[in-house]
Amino acid sequence: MSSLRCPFTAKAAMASSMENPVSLGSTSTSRGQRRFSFPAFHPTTYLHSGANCAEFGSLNCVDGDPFAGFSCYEGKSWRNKVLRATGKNANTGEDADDESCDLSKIEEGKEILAQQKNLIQQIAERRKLVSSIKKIIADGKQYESPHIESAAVFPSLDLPWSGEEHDRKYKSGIPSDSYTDSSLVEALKTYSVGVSGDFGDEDQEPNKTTAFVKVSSPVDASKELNETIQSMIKPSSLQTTSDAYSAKQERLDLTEANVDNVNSELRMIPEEMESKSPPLAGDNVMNVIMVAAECAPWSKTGGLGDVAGALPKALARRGHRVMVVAPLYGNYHEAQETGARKRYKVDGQDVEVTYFHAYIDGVDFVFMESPMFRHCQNDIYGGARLDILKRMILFCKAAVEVPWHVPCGGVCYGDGNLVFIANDWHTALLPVYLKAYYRDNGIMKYTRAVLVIHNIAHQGRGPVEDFAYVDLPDHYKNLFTLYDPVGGHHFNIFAAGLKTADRIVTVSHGYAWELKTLEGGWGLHGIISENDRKLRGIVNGIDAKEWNPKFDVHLKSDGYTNYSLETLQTGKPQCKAALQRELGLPVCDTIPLVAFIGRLDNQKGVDLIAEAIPWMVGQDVQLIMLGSGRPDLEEMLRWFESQHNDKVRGWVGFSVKMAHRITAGTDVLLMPSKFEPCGLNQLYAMMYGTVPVVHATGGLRDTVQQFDPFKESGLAGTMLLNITRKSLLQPSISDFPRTLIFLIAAERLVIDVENTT
Ligand SMILES: Nc1ncnc2c1ncn2[C@@H]1O[C@H](COP(=O)(O)OP(=O)(O)O[C@H]2O[C@H](CO)[C@@H](O)[C@H](O)[C@H]2O)[C@@H](O)[C@H]1O
Repeated sequence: MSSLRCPFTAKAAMASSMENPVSLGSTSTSRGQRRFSFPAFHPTTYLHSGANCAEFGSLNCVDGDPFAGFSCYEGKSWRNKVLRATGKNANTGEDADDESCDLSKIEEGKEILAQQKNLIQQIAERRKLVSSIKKIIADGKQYESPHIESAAVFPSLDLPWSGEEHDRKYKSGIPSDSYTDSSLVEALKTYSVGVSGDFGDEDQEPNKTTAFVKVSSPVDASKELNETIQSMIKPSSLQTTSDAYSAKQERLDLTEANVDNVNSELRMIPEEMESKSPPLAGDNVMNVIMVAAECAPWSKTGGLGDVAGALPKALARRGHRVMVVAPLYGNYHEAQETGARKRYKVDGQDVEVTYFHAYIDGVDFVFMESPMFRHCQNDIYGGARLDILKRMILFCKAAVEVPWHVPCGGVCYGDGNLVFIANDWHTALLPVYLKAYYRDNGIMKYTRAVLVIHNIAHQGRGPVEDFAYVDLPDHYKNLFTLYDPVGGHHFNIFAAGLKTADRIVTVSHGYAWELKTLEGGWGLHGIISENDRKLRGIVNGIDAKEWNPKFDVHLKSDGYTNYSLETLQTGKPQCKAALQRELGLPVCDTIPLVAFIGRLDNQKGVDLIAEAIPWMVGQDVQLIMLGSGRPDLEEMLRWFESQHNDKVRGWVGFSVKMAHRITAGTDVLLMPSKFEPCGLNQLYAMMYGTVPVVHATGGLRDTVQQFDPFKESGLAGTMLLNITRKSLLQPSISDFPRTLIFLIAAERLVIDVENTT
């Protein structure tokens, strides 16, 4: 008992603890460590009851002290308190004088005794939990990486036990007792948003405000959804395990309506998040491991980084145990070394990885350090093709084993109710390794892998000979081999991932459709169509805390200001003026300010903007472009700025701060993307009351409601291209200025209306 740290004085603790029972169910501490979920109980009384806290060392998250941060007493003080309260002499334990034993003390004593009884029961339950976790840890230590055991191509063949034995050892593990595939779908749906639902405030005249998105209240819909799913997956007690499993798989076929009813929790503003907690996963709690090559705020080149940083937090809020695995490219001060180290074969060489861990907002962030990832911070997809391939091979081989080797909050995830979420081609090898090394050998039989397509244009292509690097048996070669007119016979990692993944998710309904077309599938349309039954479009959500003009940390200085729907009329013009001033443009509220933010490549339609610039600079308009990528497009930005210094700013580089400030300060955000799986900038724009002008393609069409000047409905502008699906992907350049004229006219109207009221 004396080894326990007692951060509170006895007096303070007495004052607070008697009145405020502390919930040990808290999942985070001041040190950001995970705690296990226990029912609320009185910690001080608990200690008095004689339980040995050291026993919780195995649950321990912080320096051997599982309860660090909770007030606790020396047992003696509590003994005295209880004795006094029950009318005993604190020193002798004998009956105290009658006069010191008044009625209220007796009552108090009874209460404490009742609490003690209750606690003894809780302790017994917890002891059971502790010993089962201890067992898992002990078992986990026996497990050695198959990759190190043998240099053989098929490491899992060397695994120390059969699948059945493995199941026996681990399936009972963490923390739920039956795998439910359906809960994965439910888990994924947690993240999706009903962006196309509510736009704007009903009380607001549509032409009077810009596109300030009314945050929808998804709780009812998602509660309903949760109930529907739970009823679908509830296994019958009469079924055998395998029967139940296949029955669950059948029940997985959720209706489109259910998927559309997805929870838009991520779009809730923080107050709403607090007042309306999201529907919990309930019985369908899962261990979810998101594996991504980038994760904001530590590493980000685009939307994947944003999603990998935001989606897991939303899943964790639903009650899932969630981990993100990403490479460690630089020094991340939040992350602590775990002590776990493993070696994996890559191109015949042993490569060591060490693991770092941070627990933030309910999510375990695990960073994988290796010489292969070091110093890539500013160019994470850079280098020679083979170097990138080897990095991703290492990443995926190691990521599959993270649930065994990396303790998070003291306990590894194990494979109970486990689902991996792999993202894009970089991690498309993960479902392949999961199958080839493990599931084919009866291990991790119930672990599932979802592959998310954020952008099909990048596929991990190479010559057929690249197959030799991935360390897979010959019969896996076919999965990777693809023929198309562009690549001929080639090696394609995305193709193999799509074929082996249990589910394929893409980031909008529109893109799910486009992926199956010749123009949208980039050579993989055939494979995607063949796997249509596994495919689901779920619209991206955003981190509504990070991207919220009310709380945006980048709007707190340099003349910017935070604003909300209520203060939009003053806040947004102030941000616009600050932006104009910061970039050295004439400060004028009535000049429409138009902006572009994004990667400078073919996808984003920057060339369409370039075509329009000569016309635009003839108008009373200002243009800001922030981007990095293709050197010729970067040069183009600089050139336009130099030619039209009073109207155009071309910021070449990657600046999160500027992205936030531009989103807040600009009137119009251009997204003339030739294709766009979802797009996040238009969602951010709508949060900030900025009109998105988008090409009606993929996720842009799904999320942006067209402004109709006749009905005065809709809050944004999609490009008015009256074209077929095919030409949607190759928009006519000449249509673009017309759209812009329309939008600028609409914007002027907005400004004029505001000025006259
Ligand atoms: N120079 C710069 N400086 C600062 N920030 C910059 C920047 N350039 C881009 N960004 C930021 O990067 C993100 C870009 O996200 P997008 O979704 O628009 O595009 P991306 O094509 O990268 O993502 C892919 O994945 C996402 C996620 O699924 C899909 O939405 C999308 O359609 C798909 O192409 C935004 O947060 C944006 O602000």
